[in-house]
Amino acid sequence: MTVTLTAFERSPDGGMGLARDTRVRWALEEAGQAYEVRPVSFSAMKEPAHLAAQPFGQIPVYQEGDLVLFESGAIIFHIASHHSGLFPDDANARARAITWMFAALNTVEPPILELITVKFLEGDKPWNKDRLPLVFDRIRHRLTQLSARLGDADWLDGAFSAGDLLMVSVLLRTRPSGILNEFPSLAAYVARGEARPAYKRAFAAQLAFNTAQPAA
Ligand SMILES: N[C@@H](CCC(=O)N[C@@H](CSCc1ccc([N+](=O)[O-])cc1)C(=O)NCC(=O)O)C(=O)O
Repeated sequence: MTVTLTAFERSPDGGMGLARDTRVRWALEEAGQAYEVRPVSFSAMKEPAHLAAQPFGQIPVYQEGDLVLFESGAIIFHIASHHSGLFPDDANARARAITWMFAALNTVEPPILELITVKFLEGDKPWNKDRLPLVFDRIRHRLTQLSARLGDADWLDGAFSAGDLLMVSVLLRTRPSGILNEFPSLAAYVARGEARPAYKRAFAAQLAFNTAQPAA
């Protein structure tokens, strides 16, 4: 059955892969699943037709027959649950891979999103310059803990899993800030993710999609 992924008609990052459709594309590529992409404009994202699929007016949306899902983490969990390549066969290892999915989204990503907020939504606030170092320190704290846990392993828990896919995707959001350079083992971990053929296909597809869109 055809999978359709709804993504930005034109990602604000110009196709640098930071929008959350990239992580879903990556999961579909790791699972060997073909998909189509439906572009949505910023205005259409706030219209009833889109809100019926994504109540928060965002992307991505995943559609497969009469199944409509939102939340990139839930979409990736669905893909991983129905296809091989993203979850280990062993039940306990699979549960640990799911734990790392939640850790990526619930523990590591929130301080990183705070940095996005500080930089892009609070830049004009008088207290912004006082808040920025606090946000950086909270990110450093989590990255220090993550780096200690990863050690010299290739992936977080044995073979590559959906937990690594989400963790690498979350860490990629820090790249513009440069903070990842303070954590060489995490930078190498992210580079291993980017070196995966499935990631390369996903990145190339979203870049081609974004550059093919007609100019605004
Ligand atoms: N929890 C949801 C969050 C979805 C979400 O944040 N979607 C963003 C795009 S991915 C976040 C994002 C946006 C832009 C860049 N960029 O660099 O240009 C990177 C990431 C969105 O639709 N934003 C539009 C809106 O809220 O009106 C999920 O994981 O699916």
